[in-house]
Amino acid sequence: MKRKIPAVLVTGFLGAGKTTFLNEVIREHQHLKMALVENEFGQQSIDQDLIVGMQSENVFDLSNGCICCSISNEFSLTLLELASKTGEIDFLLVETTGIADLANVIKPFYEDRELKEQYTLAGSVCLVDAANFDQQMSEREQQMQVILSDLLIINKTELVSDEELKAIEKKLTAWNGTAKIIHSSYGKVANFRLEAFSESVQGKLEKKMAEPVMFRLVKSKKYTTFTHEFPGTISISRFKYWFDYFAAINQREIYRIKGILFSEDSPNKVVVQSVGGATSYSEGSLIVPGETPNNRLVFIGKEIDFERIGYELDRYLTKN
Ligand SMILES: Nc1nc2c(ncn2[C@@H]2O[C@H](COP(=O)(O)OP(=O)(O)OP(=O)(O)O)[C@@H](O)[C@H]2O)c(=O)[nH]1
Repeated sequence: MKRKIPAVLVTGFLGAGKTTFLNEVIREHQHLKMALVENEFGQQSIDQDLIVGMQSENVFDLSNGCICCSISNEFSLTLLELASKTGEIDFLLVETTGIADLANVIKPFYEDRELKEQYTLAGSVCLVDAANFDQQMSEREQQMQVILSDLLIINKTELVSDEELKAIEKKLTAWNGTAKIIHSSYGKVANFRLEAFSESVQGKLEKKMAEPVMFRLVKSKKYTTFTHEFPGTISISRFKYWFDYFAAINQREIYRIKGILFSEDSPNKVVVQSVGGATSYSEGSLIVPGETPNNRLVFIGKEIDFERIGYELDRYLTKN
């Protein structure tokens, strides 16, 4: 069977250091055959000229629209064409615009049948500008990029004090409690390995999900985070029957769902994710003998009807 090409989405605040980070990644991964899709909406793309150390035929500049909306078809077609050149790439990097709706960039990887056959979404990275944090975090696009990403890189750390850095990290954790958070200056991240990206962010997610829930319901002015737990092993097909439909019809209110499930039929936990109503299931770590099965789902959204979630889950998962 053909190996799927792992894809990493690189997003982040305007000027936060996405291109600088990508250059570092490319320099540190010369042993991999990589392709890069650049999306510079509404401007003459200059980022392509700023990318160094990569063969130009593997850099794709989609600058006549936004890959999250107006040229999403062109984006998918470019990826499919790339994948058809068997053996030419080991890894795909996608740099989105600072104002991209990340949900719409993630969704094709979960939903598009052809894309799913060729690619596996390893995860999303969000570059956060430490020097302009509060100002940029007031923008909805940035908030969503933080909520939807798996790895948050606080860049430009040399421009802020340790106290400011701690405060930024605390605020980011409040926005996205399951993402991995690391620091960098000029995009340099120690020991960042693309090959281990998926395992590393998934490991972090599982670890965070296993921690005791301090607050089941956290409400801020704009968003609500709600954690639902239920014990025992479950039928994943039965769960999917409920969850895929639930996520799709509630996509306006619920932006992100992440969960760890204990399946009746698998020795591994199941990691479930939903973004903008599209869902994905992947294999998690092995269930340790003696581990108590405790399924957990974290919902992030606007107006979450948490009583209904508990009620529906009970109803769908009850076998009798
Ligand atoms: N002081 C400081 N400047 C940085 C750092 N990282 C990047 N820069 C500078 O910030 C500017 C923007 O960096 P880019 O890498 O182009 O940022 P970007 O996110 O790709 O920018 P857009 O694509 O325009 O949104 C450049 O002048 C970089 O040299 C950092 O860690 N510290």
